[in-house]
Amino acid sequence: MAGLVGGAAAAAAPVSTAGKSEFVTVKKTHFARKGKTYYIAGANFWYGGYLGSPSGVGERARLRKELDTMKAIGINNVRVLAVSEKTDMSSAVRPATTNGPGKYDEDLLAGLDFLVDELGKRDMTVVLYLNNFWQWSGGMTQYLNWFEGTPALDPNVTKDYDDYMARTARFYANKEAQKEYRGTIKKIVQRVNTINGKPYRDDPVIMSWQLANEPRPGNGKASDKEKAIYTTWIAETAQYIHELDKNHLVSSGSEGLAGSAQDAKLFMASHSSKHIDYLTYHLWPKNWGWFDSKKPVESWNGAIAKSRDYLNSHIDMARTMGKPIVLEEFGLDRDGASFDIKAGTKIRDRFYGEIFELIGRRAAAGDPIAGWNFWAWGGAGRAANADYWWKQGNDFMGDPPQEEQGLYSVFDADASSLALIKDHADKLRSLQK
Ligand SMILES: O=C1NC[C@H](CO)[C@@H](O)[C@@H]1O
Repeated sequence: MAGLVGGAAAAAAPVSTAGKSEFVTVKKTHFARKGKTYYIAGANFWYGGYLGSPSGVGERARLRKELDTMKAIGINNVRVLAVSEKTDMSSAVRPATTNGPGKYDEDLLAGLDFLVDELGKRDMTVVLYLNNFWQWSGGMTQYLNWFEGTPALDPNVTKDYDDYMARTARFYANKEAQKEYRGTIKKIVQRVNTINGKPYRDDPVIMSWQLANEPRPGNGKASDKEKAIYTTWIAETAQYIHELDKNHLVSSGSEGLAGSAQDAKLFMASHSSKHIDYLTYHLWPKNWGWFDSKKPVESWNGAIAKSRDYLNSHIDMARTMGKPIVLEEFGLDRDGASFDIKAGTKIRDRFYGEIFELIGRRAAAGDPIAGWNFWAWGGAGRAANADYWWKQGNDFMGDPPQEEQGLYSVFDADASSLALIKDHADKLRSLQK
């Protein structure tokens, strides 16, 4: 509008010209986009917004190159951390998009704007998660530090994950924490992109808002009360997001059974809300003790059998629930349990191949599996320290700061892995009719 001054011009952002078909939607048990079935051949790229920042941590040239490399191997979607909370925990990323309740780092949030805009130029989509059950971005434990006054818990320090999960799950019923969380959700969902002037809620580049990364009801012994609180939290938060934004899908970010105290009834009940548009699950054979990367031969058969069962049982639950499901995280470490980029990826490639083949076969059969995102894109990032731990100022890569840098990252130099990803991304794309 001619004559508008400064902020007013930004406020009068162009209304999106995107038609509904540009958005990723759910048609029965599949995704649809631009008039075709849409399958996700994706990467986890938690730090994508950080690279897009115009200031300190931003590396916009690297971001463009990473997106070009991903695009070239057929990756069509990235799963990205949208917000982080400033914390004194050593295992968390610095800086954070939120420096305290209601205090946001506009430079870092402008990084998300840049990422979304660059993805749009490449016809790629993004899943944005709005919190984290784990400590590496501050997350729910940091909210409890703000509003319960309890210390933000770092399981890398306490070495007690059961205690961590039980305490962190108190986030769901903490009214002040929920009020602040919803304030942040509103801030992001109603954001106007400072790069292209598009309101996020009118931008089809965004595929889905995700409640959190790996929200769990508590630990493996979660009580019925904790499970009920968790189920209500998912339903009410998903509904809140849909009230803010009628265009985009909403998902939970759940790992599936592993994130539901191994309780299938809980997984299905907590995702039955009409406001949860599709299901998610994650597969971690090493983290879950199925695979011993120091004894790969001895542990492979058991690990792959459990993995196949996990993959298939969740697709079957999705069919029962009549919703698409995405395997939005999976990973395995490098040969010899090495973090060194010079170590081989033979075993990881074999694992990826098994997953791609099973998902490709069931997708081709019309089952409700809508694709995958591997964990995680390391690209040009390189570990900076002899102990492989991240320090502020080091490259970002697929492994967040709570893990050794190189643990699960797929680097731009991992040629066999990239070739495998490309081959199976092409196969999924061939199903899009
Ligand atoms: O969401 C996650 N799932 C597993 C990853 C690798 O351990 C971890 O880094 C991340 O918190």
